[in-house]
Amino acid sequence: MTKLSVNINKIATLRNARGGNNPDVVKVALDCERFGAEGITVHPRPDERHIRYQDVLDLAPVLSTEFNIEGYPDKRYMELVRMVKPAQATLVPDPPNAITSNSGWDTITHQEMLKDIVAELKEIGTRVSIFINPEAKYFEPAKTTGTDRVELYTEPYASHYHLNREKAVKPYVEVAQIAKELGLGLNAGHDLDLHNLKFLKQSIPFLDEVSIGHALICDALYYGLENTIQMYRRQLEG
Ligand SMILES: CC(=O)[C@@H](O)[C@H](O)COP(=O)(O)O
Ligand SMILES: NCC(=O)COP(=O)(O)O
Repeated sequence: MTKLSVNINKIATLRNARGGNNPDVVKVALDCERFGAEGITVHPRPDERHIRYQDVLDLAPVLSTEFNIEGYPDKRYMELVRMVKPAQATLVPDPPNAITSNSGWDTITHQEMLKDIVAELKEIGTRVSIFINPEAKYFEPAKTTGTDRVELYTEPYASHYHLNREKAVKPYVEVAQIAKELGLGLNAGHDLDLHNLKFLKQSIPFLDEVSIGHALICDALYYGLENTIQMYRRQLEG
């Protein structure tokens, strides 16, 4: 079974546009759970342009599904994760001013640093996932960091899907097999949507989790949040 974790960054973007508390990020997260989300993902960024560090503290005690906190493991991120002890921490190599995530880790160059961070996170009982590009050379070094899972960066799959979906998914199928053989759990995310999700799931049936935000929240404008979450869940069936 592949779990759907709903990324609520864009709800916070909308809330922040007016400075008040509409929409209420905590209420939306709880509604996502009620509507079928199997996890809630947030990616607080240093400028707090969407999810704020305080949102993470507010969400943690009330969520009943898996809480996944993404981010670059700087001092503030590590302090937050230590405080919250989420189900999962997803380490992403974004520089502070990144518009959005645009690459996975170079697990060869950053192996020692990641090893230390992973050990620290596992000590507090948090499952760790490392955001990674679909390139075989990064998987064995990822395994040696001690991470539980990797998250495949799916933007290249999503952007090539409409041109040739078999070609777009091929590198992902290959590295998914490597991850499986190494005993790494497998997540995927970035730019997944109602067009490309089903084929990814069919091609890699043993995916543990997908985290989806931007497209899902956009779809919710047309279909409603409850309906949209159910539509995404259906893409992951079978
Ligand atoms: C790691 C990843 O691919 C997603 O976190 C993406 O981080 C969403 O972040 P933004 O909502 O800031 O674009
Ligand atoms: N880890 C990916 C994520 O949380 C959401 O990415 P996107 O669907 O907003 O591109």
